[in-house]
Amino acid sequence: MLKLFNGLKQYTIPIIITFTLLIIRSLSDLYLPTITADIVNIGIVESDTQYILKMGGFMIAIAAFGSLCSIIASYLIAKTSNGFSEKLRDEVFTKVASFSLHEFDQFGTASLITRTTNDITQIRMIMDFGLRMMVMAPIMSLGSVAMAFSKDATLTIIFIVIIPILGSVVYIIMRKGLPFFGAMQKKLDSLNLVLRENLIGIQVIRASNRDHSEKERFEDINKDYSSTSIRVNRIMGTLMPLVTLIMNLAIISIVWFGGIRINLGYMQVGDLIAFIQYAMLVMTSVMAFTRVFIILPRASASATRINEILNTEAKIKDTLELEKPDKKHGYIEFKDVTFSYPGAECPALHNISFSTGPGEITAIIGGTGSGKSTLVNLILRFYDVDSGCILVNDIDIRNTTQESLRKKIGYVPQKSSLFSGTISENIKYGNDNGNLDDIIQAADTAQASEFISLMKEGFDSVISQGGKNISGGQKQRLAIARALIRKPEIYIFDDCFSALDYKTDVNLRTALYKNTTQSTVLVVSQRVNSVKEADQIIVLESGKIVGIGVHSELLENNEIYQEIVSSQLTKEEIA
Ligand SMILES: Nc1ncnc2c1ncn2[C@@H]1O[C@H](COP(=O)(O)OP(=O)(O)OP(=O)(O)O)[C@@H](O)[C@H]1O
Repeated sequence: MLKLFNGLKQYTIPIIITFTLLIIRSLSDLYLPTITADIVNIGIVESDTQYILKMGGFMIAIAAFGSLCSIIASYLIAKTSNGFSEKLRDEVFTKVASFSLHEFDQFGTASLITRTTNDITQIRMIMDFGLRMMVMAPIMSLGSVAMAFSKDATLTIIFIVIIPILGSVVYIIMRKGLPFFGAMQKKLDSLNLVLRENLIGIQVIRASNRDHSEKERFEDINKDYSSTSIRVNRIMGTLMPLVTLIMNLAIISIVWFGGIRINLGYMQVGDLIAFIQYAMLVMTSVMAFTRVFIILPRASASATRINEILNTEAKIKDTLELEKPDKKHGYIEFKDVTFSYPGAECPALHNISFSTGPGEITAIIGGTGSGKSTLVNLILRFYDVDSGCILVNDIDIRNTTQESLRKKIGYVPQKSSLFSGTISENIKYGNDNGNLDDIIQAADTAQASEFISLMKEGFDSVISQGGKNISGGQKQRLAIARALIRKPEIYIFDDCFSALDYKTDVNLRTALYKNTTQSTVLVVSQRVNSVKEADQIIVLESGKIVGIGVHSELLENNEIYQEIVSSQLTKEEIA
């Protein structure tokens, strides 16, 4: 946790001012019981009203000044803790944004969300309370003992007995509770995961009548989380009553022995009142300190989880070498590429070799799970290859920056995602410099203009979160328009025509290929009709290339392609 707080350096001045204010506040609180003692010993015992009024006014002034310091300190603490957590959220977000898909797979989306939100809130909470207590609790407890000592040294023996007992109780309880806090945050991750899956997959859940079982799944995890939370609270809950009991016993002893000492003439009544007030201050400081110890383990578990993100280096990083300008444009070459997902038993792609260039359409076809998406994702360097290499324009993609590599590519993923905003904003997402003409042209080619014109606001129609207010096919067409507006060297269409009807599919591909004659096009598809006219068709099976050629060649000599074709086309279509 201390490592995390290194980032507090920029708040050194507000922290120093806060600490100074809190020291003043603590000293003023420590002084008040002594004034009370003087009022009783001198003012009341000697019936000196003038003295009582004078000291009473002094007391009010000191208390008011102490409170003012406390208010300013609270403001500075809130500013520091909120500023620090905002900075931390930014750092975590920036780090997560730099992650490759490896790290996303490693942490999981739900955990990344909890770490960026709830874990950082735990840190803010410990700062809000901890900064104050770090200064006040030691000064108040040690100062109170010292002041009590000045009032009656013999009676202070009670503190010497009580404080080690208190310390041991806190230590034992903390040791028992500590391990549960890390577990609680992990369970919160699982809770978020189920919640997220339920919200995203609500249609599937409803359609499959799984509401009941999903509810049970959520309840199980929720119960697990709350039972751990109850367990921790049960352990921690014993802390306060025990501390209060011990401190009340201490006060009874003070009153008991103090009374005896007054009778014997060793102590004045005012001093005993002050002594009791100091004992109360010790008690409240110790209780506040124990509250810090209650929040601390959870914050410490959260700090570990945040540090895990901050200390993780993205597996895919840009090389520091200066980039050489491309001599060629739109050339892609796979040289004996093998790739496995982390933890997978066998490679998703084996020894893949092929090349393509501008003006060429390369189609990738194969059964589900044969590695089609993996192959095209490797071109975008979402993952790095295990062996072999991928060259774009004759340069190994590991020797170029991810930004410049992706600038050359217009990519439409299998699952199109749109962002909340207007249709034109969503298309322009592909190219900020695109003007209205570019947007219209991209939409035309993507066969999106017709449905956009039917919308009330046209290109200014608002798309709701995740594109919920448009159909799957319309979403795919907007995603295609978003790639087209980039006018890149390379297009990658990952099975993104699947939600289109036959006519739109044909129209779209015709318009698309007309507009991309200068570019390199890679089309992933499961439909033979979508790949028939490609310049080369790569047939994938279990991550291996089992055939490369044009439709007619493969139809003649490739058994797997023949199987795919005969499962989809009629005899007339094949001929
Ligand atoms: N993030 C991942 N982590 C681990 N394994 C993965 C991951 N993504 C895909 N795989 C595995 O890699 C293999 C190839 O998957 P890929 O998505 O490339 O297939 P595909 O041919 O595109 O399938 P589909 O047509 O169904 O989209 C599959 O066995 C899949 O389970």
